[in-house]
Amino acid sequence: MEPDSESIAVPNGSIEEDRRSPPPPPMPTNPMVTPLLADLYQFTMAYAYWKAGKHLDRAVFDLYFRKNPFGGEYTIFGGLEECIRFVANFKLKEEEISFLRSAMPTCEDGFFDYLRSIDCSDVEVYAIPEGSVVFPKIPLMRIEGPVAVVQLLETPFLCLVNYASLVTTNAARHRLVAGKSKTLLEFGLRRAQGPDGGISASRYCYMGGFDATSNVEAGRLFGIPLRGTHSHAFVSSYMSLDEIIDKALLSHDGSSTCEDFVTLVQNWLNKIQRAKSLHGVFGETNQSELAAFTSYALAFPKNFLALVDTYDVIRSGVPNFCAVALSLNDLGYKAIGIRLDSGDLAYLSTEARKFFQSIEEEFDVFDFGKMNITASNDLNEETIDALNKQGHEVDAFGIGTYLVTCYAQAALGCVFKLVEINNQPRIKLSEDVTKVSIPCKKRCYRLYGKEGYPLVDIMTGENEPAPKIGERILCRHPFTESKRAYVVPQHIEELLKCYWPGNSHKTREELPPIGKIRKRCMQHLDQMRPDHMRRLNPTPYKVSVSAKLYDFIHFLWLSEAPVGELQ
Ligand SMILES: Nc1ncnc2c1ncn2[C@@H]1O[C@H](COP(=O)(O)OP(=O)(O)OP(=O)(O)O)[C@@H](O)[C@H]1O
Ligand SMILES: O=P(O)(O)OC[C@H]1O[C@H](OP(=O)(O)OP(=O)(O)O)[C@H](O)[C@@H]1O
Ligand SMILES: O=C(O)c1cccnc1
Ligand SMILES: [Mg+2]
Repeated sequence: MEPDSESIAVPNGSIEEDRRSPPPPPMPTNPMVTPLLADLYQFTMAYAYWKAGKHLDRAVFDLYFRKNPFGGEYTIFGGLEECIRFVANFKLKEEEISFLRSAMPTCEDGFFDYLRSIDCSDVEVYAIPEGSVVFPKIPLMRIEGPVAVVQLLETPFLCLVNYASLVTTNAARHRLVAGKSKTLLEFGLRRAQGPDGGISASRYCYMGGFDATSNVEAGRLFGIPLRGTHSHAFVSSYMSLDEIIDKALLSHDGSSTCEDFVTLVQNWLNKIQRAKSLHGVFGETNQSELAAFTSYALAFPKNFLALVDTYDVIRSGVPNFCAVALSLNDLGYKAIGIRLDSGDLAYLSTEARKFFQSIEEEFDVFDFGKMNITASNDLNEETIDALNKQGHEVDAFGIGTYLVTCYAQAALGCVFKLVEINNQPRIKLSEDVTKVSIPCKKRCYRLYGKEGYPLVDIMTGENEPAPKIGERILCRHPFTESKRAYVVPQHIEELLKCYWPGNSHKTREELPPIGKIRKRCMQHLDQMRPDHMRRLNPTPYKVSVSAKLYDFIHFLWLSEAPVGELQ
């Protein structure tokens, strides 16, 4: 989407006044993200607040999750930019107000006049930078403003953050298991949960550490590198080499033309068949497959990559590929490699590598043994981990279904909870202690230890003094009395930064480009202590509160919880 500058709400002149402010955020990427992309109860609550004259009460909400996904001990925060685009452009249109009027027929007219008047110029949004490693209970975002307006942001924000963070985390987990040296390609669009699921998946998988996507629209929208191979249909659409009419191919340097590339390929296949080192590995290869590869090479001599598993990987696909790649080599081109999309990927990649190495030795073709091997077919963290354990020769993984649908866990479960109203801290109690909310407008810090690793995240009350480098601070588990530790931080990072100041004249953080967010994510993952990151039984990262906040939580808890009576 192009930025629609006319509909951007500029909070009373602050942008013009403050030269350092970054440009106004454009419209949300998906035009379906409007103030009506909300649950009805937000509008009914807004009405009830308005009817009670309470709608301008100053509220503070925290957006956070309770448990890391995929059995891990970390999460990557995604979706912030879209939330900021949403608040920056928040304004109900006349037709939206008419619809709400029809959906809420018992509400007074004055309420709809109020809805017509609202924007987010009275709202402030603080957030952890997008792409950061984050942990349960720590607010990813803190949203302050008139209670009726902030209440309207609940579902759109959750909708924008939940899947984004989940799929970014899923991508990061795939990156960690595959290792830095492998190329990761996101192939999920066809299996994604609808168009927004597909576009979001491509964007956030890139943020989480993938190298490229096959999704062309995501490439256009976000500048993500595009990559792709070809399908089985292309191979099986050919029946014989006779189908190739235009057989000429200009050499790479343009100095000569091979008039019959098909015969060159056939000659190479004969030579490979006769090669001593490959004797007995294969006999006759499938000629329709050879025709498909030859034809693809004629179309893309500089980018020749062949899907080799349509008929038989070792007896047909790989030798056919080599015949075409060697012919290209004669004309100064360098083939890219192969894709395997079925069978035992460890075994087949190892066999294919041996074949390429034999060709390199037999025909003295520099680096032929290093030919790229891409693997796909229902890959996920477990299969990549299994391949690593077995040993394999795959250079690139193409991953679709399991990645983009987040098959291992359907949702992250971020929530949006009121923590303060009119300067009064509020708490939400639950039988389940993990569901008790942490009251108060808070500050959050990440404390780093001597070895450079983050040791603990700590929440304090807004007005408490900040932790200091080299000064011992007591970090308490928010709910378990016995769990506490002293920490002497060597480095301290305040986590929540102002991304939307409304008209408060605070400095607004810039929304970084996607490449910068991706880099941040990679750096954060690198920084973590390895035992927090391992796949099996990872060590939980400590999330804590200050002693003062601990006491206050428990004071409020006791004062709000009714005392039971036994009879
Ligand atoms: N060496 C391996 N170790 C563990 N898992 C593997 C290995 N090689 C492949 N896999 C996985 O095993 C599964 C194989 O699936 P399946 O048997 O349904 O496919 P296939 O028969 O190989 O191919 P097709 O898609 O043609 O049916 C895939 O999820 C794949 O990622
Ligand atoms: O396996 P995924 O991780 O989802 O990756 C994407 C898959 O999509 C393509 O398959 P295609 O649509 O041709 O279907 P098929 O593999 O089921 O035959 C491709 O060949 C991959 O196998
Ligand atoms: O380019 C590919 O190989 C590709 C793209 C999408 C899905 N499967 C494979
Ligand atoms: Mg498949």
